[in-house]
Amino acid sequence: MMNIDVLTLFPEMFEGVLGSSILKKAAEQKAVHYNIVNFREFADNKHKTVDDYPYGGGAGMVLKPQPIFDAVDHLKEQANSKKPRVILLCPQGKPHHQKLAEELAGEQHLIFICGHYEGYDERIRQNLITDEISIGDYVLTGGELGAMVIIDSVVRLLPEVLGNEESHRQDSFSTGFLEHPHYTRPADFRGMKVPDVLISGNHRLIDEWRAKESLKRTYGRRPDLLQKIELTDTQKKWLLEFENEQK
Ligand SMILES: C[S@@+](CC[C@H](N)C(=O)[O-])C[C@H]1O[C@@H](n2cnc3c(N)ncnc32)[C@H](O)[C@@H]1O
Repeated sequence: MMNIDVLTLFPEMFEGVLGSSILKKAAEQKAVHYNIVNFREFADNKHKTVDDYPYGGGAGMVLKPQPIFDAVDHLKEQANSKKPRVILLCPQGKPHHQKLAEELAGEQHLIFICGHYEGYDERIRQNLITDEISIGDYVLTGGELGAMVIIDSVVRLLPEVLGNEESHRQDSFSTGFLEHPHYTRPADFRGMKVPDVLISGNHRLIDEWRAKESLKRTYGRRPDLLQKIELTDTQKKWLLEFENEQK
């Protein structure tokens, strides 16, 4: 079972997300155990203060190292885990992506540290963590939403969680391409028809249609992804077709 600890000043933010849908089911199935910890409990001063003014002056408050170091030490001891991934949520971190989610899904113990205010004492970044992850090039008020995004992307990949493994092997990014379009019943909705091939029953043609549409989507929306993929001759031929269609 994977252990996920989250250090936050706002534990209540996690109730809805971890208590719903697939993330809730994953915990019920004991694929994962969530432990949401308010690191204010670890502050060793009378007023349980976790932040202080920045040395050198300037706006905003900085999270002190002591409560966060002590909380991480406690969680490592409690889980008896020597090498957890200790993840700092930070807009300056490496961007989150599907390959990283797959890598994290192979770990036994993840500890997320959610910042707030102006940021963290730099010694946390230098001496406590294994990863610094950003969920995008924008600044949020705190790391909680980022932690939830990463947890969701990881937990859904745990082998016990998604019964139908095929479904996430074909997800956008897992294959390197964006996923093909989906349709469900009815075959004709307000005159908008489902492509004939999908109701043909011919699985070879359906697979080919999906592969081509997946490439077309990627070419149209995220051509940058194609730079990273070795295309087959058929895919190269399709790409030329798309390019010619645009002329
Ligand atoms: C207001 S932000 C601090 C931003 C910091 N002053 C900077 O410019 O890098 C407060 C906290 O929110 C979280 N956060 C903000 N944006 C984020 C992002 N894009 N990805 C992950 N975490 C983020 C981090 O935990 C951060 O410490």
